[in-house]
Order: sequence, then C-alpha cells, then structure tokens
Amino acid sequence: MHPVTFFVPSFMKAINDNTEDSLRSIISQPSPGVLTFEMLQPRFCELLVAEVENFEAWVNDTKFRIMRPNTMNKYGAVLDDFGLETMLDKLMDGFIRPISKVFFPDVGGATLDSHHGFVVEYGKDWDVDLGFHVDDSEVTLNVCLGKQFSGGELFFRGTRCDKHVNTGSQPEEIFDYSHIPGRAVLHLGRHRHGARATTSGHRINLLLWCRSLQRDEEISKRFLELVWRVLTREERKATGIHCCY
Ligand SMILES: O=C(O)CCC(=O)C(=O)O
Ligand SMILES: [Fe+2]
Repeated sequence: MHPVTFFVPSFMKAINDNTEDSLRSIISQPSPGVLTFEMLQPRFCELLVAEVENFEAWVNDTKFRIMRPNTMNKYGAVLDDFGLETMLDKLMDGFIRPISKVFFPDVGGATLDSHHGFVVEYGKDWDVDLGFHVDDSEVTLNVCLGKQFSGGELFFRGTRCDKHVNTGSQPEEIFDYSHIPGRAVLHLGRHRHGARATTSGHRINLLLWCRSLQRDEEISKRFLELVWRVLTREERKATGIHCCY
C-alpha cells in the first residue's frame, strides 16, 4: 500500500514539502505542547479497525494469551506483535520524527529511534476510562480510528519531571480534547494526561510511544561523567574502573 492510501492529502503535502512552515500550516496547538492535525484517511481507519477486530476474535476463539498494550489497559493489542512493526517504523521515521524535530527539539524529537505501538479499545464492553498518567515515551502519537462513540475526551494537566509528576496544575495547563476519527494528537510522554469515560459506543485509538534511546544514552553518559568528576581520588580508585582522569 502506498502512503496516499493511509494519509489525508494535507498531511502528505506538508511532509513532502518538508519545511517548518509547511508543517506549521497543518498543525494546531490548542494548548501549549498539545499538537493536533488531520492524519488518516477514513478508509484506512476502517481497515485497521477491521484488522484489530479480526485479531480480537481470533484471540477469543483460540483463548490465546496476548500481551496487552501496557499495565493500564485490559483490552487492546500490541501492533508490533501482529506484523505491523515495519509499517510503524516507517511511520515514526518518515512522519513523526520530522514533526517532533520541529516542535519537540529539546527532548530528543530529532533522534526518535524506537517505539511501542498499540491500539486501545474503550466502551461498555472494553476499558471505560484511563487514569491520570505519563507515558513511557519521549513523544506520543495518539490517533483516533473510530468507530462511533461519545465521551472519551483526553484531559491534559501540563508537563512535569518525574519528581514533580503529582504536583498541582496551573489554570493554563488544564485542557480537554475531544477525539475525532482520523485526527492525531501529538504530545510529550511526560505531559500529564488521561482519558475520560467513553460513555457509549466503541472507541479505538492507535498509540505510538516514540522513544530516543540515543538521547537516553547521552544523558546517562553525561550523568556518569558528572558523578565521576565529583568523586574523590580514593572513591574513583575504589570503583575499580581505571581511566586517565
Ligand atoms: O485513550 C486515549 O486516547 C489515551 C491513551 C493513552 O494516553 C495511552 O495509552 O497512553
Ligand atoms: Fe498516555
């Protein structure tokens, strides 16, 4: 399948033009750090939903035990496990990294190099809501695939470091977003958020938690260098690590 069968024309054009202006022209930022844009074709959303439903039916029939997306969801499936890993690699490399490079340069947006991709399912017979949390990602892509539902709004409460993750929010950090099928939301993993109850129907969203292992390694290296520098000569010796410091 060709990208034009997945993506809406405005999104394809902005990515192909590959300039900061072209990306800014399709992206709205209704609250600081929450980006939204039209992304997937309705037909592609339907195909992906059908694929997820087939997979769920097969899991039910065979009683096969599958990995659920994360510790917070009882329903949904990890997409990397059913053959979509290559497609998700391309989605991150060709589409999400160029956007993150412009909007999230300070958290490794330009060096996103690994991901965890999954679908979540909400409604009366699935998960109902999702509590306040941060994601295990540098940048998260969340696209609504359908089907028909009410409720399920994402609520945002501002970005914090690990130490301050449970502190209060400023009024300007409080923002609710209503999902629209085909439309994407992109935010930092550490932007605190949750999803309100899906009160009727069936909501299915595609999530791609994008990470930068390169950035993690750079931070660990800088931290170790700093620790090394503050150790006394004796303490350095005691580590048994020999170097020419
Ligand atoms: O249900 C949603 O749209 C939010 C999902 C989410 O935040 C997550 O899976 O990390
Ligand atoms: Fe999340």
